[in-house]
Amino acid sequence: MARTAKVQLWSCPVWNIYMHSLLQVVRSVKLTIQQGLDTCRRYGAVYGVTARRRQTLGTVNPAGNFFDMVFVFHKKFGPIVRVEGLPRSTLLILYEPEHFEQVYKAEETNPLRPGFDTSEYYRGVLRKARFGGYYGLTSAQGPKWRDFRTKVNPALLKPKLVKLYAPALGEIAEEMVDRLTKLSGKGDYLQNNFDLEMTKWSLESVALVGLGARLGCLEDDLKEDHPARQLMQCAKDILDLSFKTELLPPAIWKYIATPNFKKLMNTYDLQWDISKIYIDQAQNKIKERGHDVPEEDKSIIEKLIAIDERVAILMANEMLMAGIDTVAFSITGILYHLATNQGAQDKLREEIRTGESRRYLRACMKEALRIWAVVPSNLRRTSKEHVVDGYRVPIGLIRATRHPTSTASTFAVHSSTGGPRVDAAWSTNIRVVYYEMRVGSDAPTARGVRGASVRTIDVIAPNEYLSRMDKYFPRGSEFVPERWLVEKTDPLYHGNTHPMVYAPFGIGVRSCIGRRIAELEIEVFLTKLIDKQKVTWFGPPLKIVSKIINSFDKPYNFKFENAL
Ligand code: HEM
Repeated sequence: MARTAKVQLWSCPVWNIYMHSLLQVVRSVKLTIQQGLDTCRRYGAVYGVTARRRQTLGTVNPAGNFFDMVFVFHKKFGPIVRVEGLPRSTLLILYEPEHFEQVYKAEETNPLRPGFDTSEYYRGVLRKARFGGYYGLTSAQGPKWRDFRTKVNPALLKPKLVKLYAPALGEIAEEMVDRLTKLSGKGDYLQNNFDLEMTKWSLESVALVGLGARLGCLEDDLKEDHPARQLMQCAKDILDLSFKTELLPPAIWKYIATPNFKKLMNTYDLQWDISKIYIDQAQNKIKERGHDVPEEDKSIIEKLIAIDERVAILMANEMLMAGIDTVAFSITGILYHLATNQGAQDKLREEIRTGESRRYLRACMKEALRIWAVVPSNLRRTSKEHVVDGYRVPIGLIRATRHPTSTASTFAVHSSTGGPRVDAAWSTNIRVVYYEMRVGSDAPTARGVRGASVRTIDVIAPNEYLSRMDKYFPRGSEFVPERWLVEKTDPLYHGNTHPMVYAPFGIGVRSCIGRRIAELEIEVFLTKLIDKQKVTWFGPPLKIVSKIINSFDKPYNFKFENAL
C-alpha cells in the first residue's frame, strides 16, 4: 500500500499509550534513568555521556503495575526523573504537583497528548474523503483537535443535557442488576467473567448516548455476528492491534502494510459501518418526529447530527473507544471498595433508601477513583521550553550520529524558522550526541553528521501514585469517603491538598469529555444495585495490572445477596 502519509505523533485519550510502551520496555530491556537533579540542569550533556555514567536500574517491576514502578523511581531517583529507552520519546516524570502544574498550565493553549499514528493515517489519509477533514479528539492535535472539541463540547458537557439520559440509563442498570443476580447463582461464572459483564453494561450505556440506541448487550446468548458483540470486539481489537502495529518491533507499518496493520484498518471500517447504521436510524427518527423541539429537549446525538453526520459518527466511535473499559474498570473498583468496607456500604444504602441526597454516593465514587484510577497518570508533550525547579526542559532533542569517517570536532545545528546557527561539539569517542532543541525545527547540518532524528519530551504527572500518598491525602491507602464531606477544619478534608494531585479525569481543557456521562452511568447503576443487593468480597485482595490502561487481575471474588 502506498504510504505517502505525513504522519505526526498523535493523541490517544485515556489509554495513554506511552504508559503501556513504558511498561513493555521496563519488562524487556534495561532502562537507563538519570536522576532529575543531575540531568535536567545539564540536559544535553547528560545525553552525551556514555553508558558508563548512566545509572542502570535494570528490570523493574515485572508485574507491570504502573503504580509500583513510579514508586520505585521516586524512591530511587527523587522528585524529577527522566526515563530513556522508549521507542518514541523521553519521559520526564515530575512528582511535585507545583512542577507539573507549571508545565501543564503553560501548555494549556495547545495541549498535546500523543497517541496512535495509525488512527491518524486512517482518518487523514486512507479514508480522507469519508472523514472530510475531521480527526476526532483522540487522534488530533493542535487546531484540528481544538476545532473538533469546540464543536462537541456543548453537546457533551452540559449537565442538564446529560441528565436527560438518567431514566433510560436506569432501565439498563435495572436489567444489569437482575442479570448479576441471575449470574451469581451460576457457579464460578462471575469470578471469571465479571469484567465481561461490566463491559457489556458500559457498552450498552454509552451506546445509548453515542448511537441513540439500545444494542442488546445484556441479552442472553449474544450471537457472534450481533452488532453489540461486533462493536465490543472492535473496541478491543483497535487497542490491541494499534499496540502491536505501532509499539512492538518491527514497527514497519509506515513502509509495509503488515497483516496487523491491514486488520486494524479493516476493524476501523467495520466500526464505522456499524455506527453509521445506528446514526442513520437516529436521523430517520428525528426526521419523522420533526425538528420542532425545544433546544433543551434535543438529545446529544441530535445536536451532533445537526453539526454534521460525520461529526456524530466520529464522536460515537470515540465514545465507544474511550467510554467502555474506563467505566467498567471504575465501577468494579468502587464495588470492591464497598464490598470490603461494609460500614460505608450500609451508609450508602441508607442514603439511597431515604432518597434525600446523593452526597455520600458521590463521595464513594470520588474516593474509589482516588485509590484506583483507570488512567494512572496524565501526560503532556512539550511544545515549548520550560524551566522546572531550575532545570531546563527543552522542546525536544535532536539525536545526531557522527559519520564514522568524519574527523570534524563540531557539527552545526541551525533553525529553518530563523533561529541562530549553533555549533555543537562532538565529544571525543562519542558518536551520538543529543542536542537540545530550542526552536521548533532545529536540525543538524550535514557536516560530519550521518543521521539525525528528533525525540520529543513527554511530561508525566503520576496522579494515581500521588493521590495515595499520606502527604496529600491522610490515610491515603484507606477507603474513607468521609474525606470528601468533612469540614475544612478536619485534618482529612480533601481541600487541604494541592488541586492538581487528584485528577482521574485528566487536566484542563483536554480533560475527559465523557466525564459527566461516566459519572451519571455509575451513579445510576450503584443506586439500583446497592439498594437491592449486598455486595461482599471473599478471598485475596483484588490486584491491578497496567496494560494500556489499568485493569484488574482475575478472579473477581464478589458475592451478591439480597439486601435487607
Ligand atoms: C470513569 C470513567 C472515565 C475515566 C476515569 C476517564 C478518564 C479520562 C482521562 C484521564 C482522559 C485524558 C484527559 C487528559 O489528557 O487530560 C480522558 C480523555 C477522554 N475521554 Fe475519558 N474517562 C472516562 C470515561 C469516558 C467516557 C464514558 C467517554 C465517552 C463518553 C470518554 C471519552 C473520552 C475522550 C473522547 C477523551 C479525549 C478527550 C480529548 O482529547 O479532548 N471517557 N478520559
